[in-house]
Formats: sequence, structure tokens, C-alpha cells
Amino acid sequence: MTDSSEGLQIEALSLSIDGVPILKNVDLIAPPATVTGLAGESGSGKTMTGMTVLGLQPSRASTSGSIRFEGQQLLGLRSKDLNRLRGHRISMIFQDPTASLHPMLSIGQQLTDHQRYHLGVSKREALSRAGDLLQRVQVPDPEAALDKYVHQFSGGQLQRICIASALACDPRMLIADEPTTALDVTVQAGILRLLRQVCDDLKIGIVLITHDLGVMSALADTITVMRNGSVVEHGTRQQVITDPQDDYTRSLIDALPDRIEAANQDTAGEGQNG
Ligand SMILES: Nc1ncnc2c1ncn2[C@@H]1O[C@H](COP(=O)(O)OP(=O)(O)OP(=O)(O)O)[C@@H](O)[C@H]1O
Repeated sequence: MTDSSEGLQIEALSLSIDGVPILKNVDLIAPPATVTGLAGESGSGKTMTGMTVLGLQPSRASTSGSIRFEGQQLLGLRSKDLNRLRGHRISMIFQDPTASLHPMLSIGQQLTDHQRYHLGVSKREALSRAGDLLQRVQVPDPEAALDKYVHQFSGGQLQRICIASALACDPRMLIADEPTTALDVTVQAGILRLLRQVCDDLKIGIVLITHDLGVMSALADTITVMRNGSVVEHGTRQQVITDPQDDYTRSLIDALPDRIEAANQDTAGEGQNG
């Protein structure tokens, strides 16, 4: 049982846009130090759920239900308070690292600005922390990397930099929306392994959003499956993957048997190029 003052608890979250229901009574619990998977086909409402946690739903959306983070109600929070939370206590990484990073700013600048805003640290301290973060996410030669720009890195390295940026202000929760979908298969496994380390070593809760049950089965501790804006299944990874109760989940798994098997094997041979 999760302590209600810890992690993220979404209860009966509904959201509609111009009267069209997008999310319907969504329940999701994401404890600390756990990877909570949110699966489902395209358009099922996974991203909208993650965005709503951060108050980033479209402005014309109407919502009901509850989103509690470390005991605090987020739904209806003023934007000033949400700003304080976003990128600090809860951060997010997205599918395309090149779209998440600014092409004209050095990596050092992109890893320090929000530290200075949220943590109030000096430029020098923020840079030192940024170097440590790049080391943690295994970007080669972290000191030199701080002076480089986006075009000088591979896609996998850029996603590592995005993870470093997401970790920069010591978040307690990380929402990862399709974090490996834009990457080569050979690089994906390294990013998944890094996210596992982040979760285990820093005790950060991760909400992993992906349509790919192969990725899900490699990383998630629990899996919630959505369809058409509703949760259709929830359980441990083992339960959901090996004994799905819902026909829709079963059809998703049946479509990907080989990939799930492959994803469940630890891909120890993956190199540092990611
Ligand atoms: N800004 C918006 N305005 C209106 N409807 C939207 C908006 N953004 C998303 N939707 C709708 O909300 C529904 C859920 O979309 P969402 O992006 O959450 O799905 P998803 O499960 O994350 O799918 P994908 O993997 O393709 O991103 C879809 O029907 C989508 O068309």
C-alpha cells in the first residue's frame, strides 16, 4: 500500500475538450522508486494524462477528479504554483530530444538555467552540478559536452542530455513520454537501462508512457493499459504481460510476442554510442 503523502495518485480523472470526452475516470498510482507503465494505442489518452499532471492540458479543456502529488492537489493549482513544480519536483522527457533542446544554446546553458531558477544556485555551482549529471547519464567527456551544441551529439546522447536536464533540479517524479520511440533499436536498450538506474538509485518514481509493450515489459514494474480514454487493465508487469484480463490488452500482446521476449532479455551488449 502506498503512503498517500508519497508519489502520484490520479483518481477518477476526466477531461473533455469542447464537450468531447478525452479522459474518462482515469485512475493511476505512481509510487516513488517504481516505474509505472502507461500503455495503449495511439489516441488512447496516455499523453493527455501525463500533460494534465503538469497542468499542460489545452486551455479549453475541462477537468474533474483528483491528481495528488506528495499529498498536494494539482488539479486547479494556480499556474504560478504549477511553474514551481514543473521541471523541479516533477519533470518530463519527451519522444524527440532534438525538439526538447534549443539548437542555439550550449548544453551547459540548457542544464543550468532551470537550476538557477528553481534551486537558486550560482552559475558556477549549476555548471558543476550539470557536469556531474552528464557523468551520471553517461555522456562521454562531460566537461567538454557542456560547451557543445545539439548538432554535435547523436540522438541517443541527446536523450541522455534530456534525462540529465530532467534530473537537474532533483525531481521526485519523472514522466517519460515515449522516451525511446525516436531512437535506433540498438540505442533504445541503453536509455531504458539508464531510466531503470535513475529509478533505483535516486528513488525517483517514473511514469513511462509508451504504445510499445516490448519497451513496457523491459522496464515497467506495473502496467496500466488505456483505451479510448479509459483504463481497461492494471496490474504488475508479470500479471499484465503473461495473464492479461482484458481482450484489448491481450490483442496488444499477441501482436508483439517476439519483441516482448527480446525486450525482456537484458541487452548487456549495447554499447556507449547511445
Ligand atoms: N490539443 C488537443 N485538442 C483536442 N484534442 C486533442 C488535443 N490533444 C490531443 N487530443 C485528443 O486527445 C485524445 C488523446 O490523445 P493523446 O495524445 O493523449 O493520445 P496518446 O495515447 O498519447 O496517443 P499517441 O501515442 O499517439 O500520442 C486523442 O483523441 C487526441 O486526438
